[in-house]
Amino acid sequence: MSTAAPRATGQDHLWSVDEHLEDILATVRPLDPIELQLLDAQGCVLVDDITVPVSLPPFDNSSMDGYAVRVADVAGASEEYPASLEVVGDVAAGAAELLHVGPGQAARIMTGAPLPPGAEAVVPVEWTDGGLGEGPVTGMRARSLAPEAATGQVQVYRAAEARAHVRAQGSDVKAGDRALEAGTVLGPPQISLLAAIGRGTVRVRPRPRVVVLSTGSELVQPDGELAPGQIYDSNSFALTAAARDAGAIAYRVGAVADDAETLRTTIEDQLVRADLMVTTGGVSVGAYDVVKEALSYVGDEDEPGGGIEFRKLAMQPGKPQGFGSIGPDHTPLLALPGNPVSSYVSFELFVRPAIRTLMGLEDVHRPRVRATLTAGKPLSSPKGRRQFLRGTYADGAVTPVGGAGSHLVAALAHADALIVVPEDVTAVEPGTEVEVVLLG
Ligand SMILES: Nc1nc2c(c(=O)[nH]1)N[C@H]1C(S)=C(S)[C@@H](COP(=O)(O)OP(=O)(O)OC[C@H]3O[C@@H](n4cnc5c(N)ncnc54)[C@H](O)[C@@H]3O)O[C@H]1N2
Ligand code: MOO
Repeated sequence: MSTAAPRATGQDHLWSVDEHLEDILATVRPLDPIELQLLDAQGCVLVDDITVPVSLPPFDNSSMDGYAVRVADVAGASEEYPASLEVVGDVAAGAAELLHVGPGQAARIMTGAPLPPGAEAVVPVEWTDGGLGEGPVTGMRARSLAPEAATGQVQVYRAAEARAHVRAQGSDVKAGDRALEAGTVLGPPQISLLAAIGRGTVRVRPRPRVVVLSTGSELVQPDGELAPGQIYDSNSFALTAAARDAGAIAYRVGAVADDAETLRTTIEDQLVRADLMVTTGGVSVGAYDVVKEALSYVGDEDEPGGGIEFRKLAMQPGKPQGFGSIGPDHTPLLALPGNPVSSYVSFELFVRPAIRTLMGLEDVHRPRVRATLTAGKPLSSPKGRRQFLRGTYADGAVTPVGGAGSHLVAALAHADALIVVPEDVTAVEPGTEVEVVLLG
């Protein structure tokens, strides 16, 4: 085996950001659909069109607490000349056996209760004396306190048109209508509709399971003691949080030491619960950058189509990257650089779209806007690299936060946008319009 340092080869070709992203998106495929309980399907993409099995509302019902009446009985009613009706009983929401409302009669009815046969309209209780004989009331007395109010006489002070305060059967959706289309992302309102039409489970593309693994012998778990030369592992936390934010079920695997064999067995162990793996660190050109070394031997070496390719991108931060698939199931793996800002920016640009593609979402990218650069001095950017500077965006203007250094986590924590400086631009004057990625 040669012990000479690596020499420059054709592999030193710089990939553009777009080429790398295209390669990832061309490889990653939406996950197979599964049937999930409604709440487990939140945020997921519906696979089938959903047809309404039963109309909503399923029956004519009252939209107010009041009295179900016949229109002719209350015609011309006023406070001076009220209509006096006999109350035949209560119709509460959920009532199965309905009273019949005949001429000169009324049924006391609650919001959501079925309109009883014979009745044509509902008058709100505020238009009546509530059966108390003392003028208009503001509400009903509780049944437990005044059971007698379910019978006796009620004075109605206003007329009502046919169907007044009645929600018609099927006025929301009708049986046979399409409730939701395949491709819909299930948010709370969509879950509400599915529950309302009686669907307890739905077929969706599941949230991808993403395993995030950081590497580096210098890394210590937060809360631990730092020995000389050590730092806290922030990347695995940042990327796990970012994966969750993108819609994944994310598992964080704490820092693995710079040892190829340990790393390889850890990755192999994690494969069973991963639809996508993300590593950070160990992808540059140092003697302890073990990710490259380890990843060429993960899983079944004889499986065709596997393997991770390590590349240099025309990008800053985020120059060294790895991408490919590993193990018997060809699980996609993105190997991100270790510098904290590099790994986060790489996640936003490459991992987030991959997660969203696995979910079957149409819209996989962060929104981009044009904004006017507000800065005290011009921005400088390396020639031939697309730079992603951190900034804050508001009202069409973007302001840089911190410098270009890929170790500046404090500045990143105060940013909500990335300022994009194209490859052919080396200086950007304040007042110039720039492209901005909104981090949300
Ligand atoms: N001679 C060269 N050196 C470097 C090059 C190069 O082209 N030639 N590229 C630089 C660039 S750009 C980057 S980015 C980094 C990428 O390095 P690695 O991916 O190998 O990452 P490490 O060496 O493991 O770590 C880099 C840096 O980040 C810190 N780090 C790593 N992991 C974490 C973590 N989980 N939490 C917090 N901080 C972490 C680590 O301590 C290092 O300071 O390479 C440059 N070098
Ligand atoms: O590419 Mo490194 O990610 O510039 O710091």
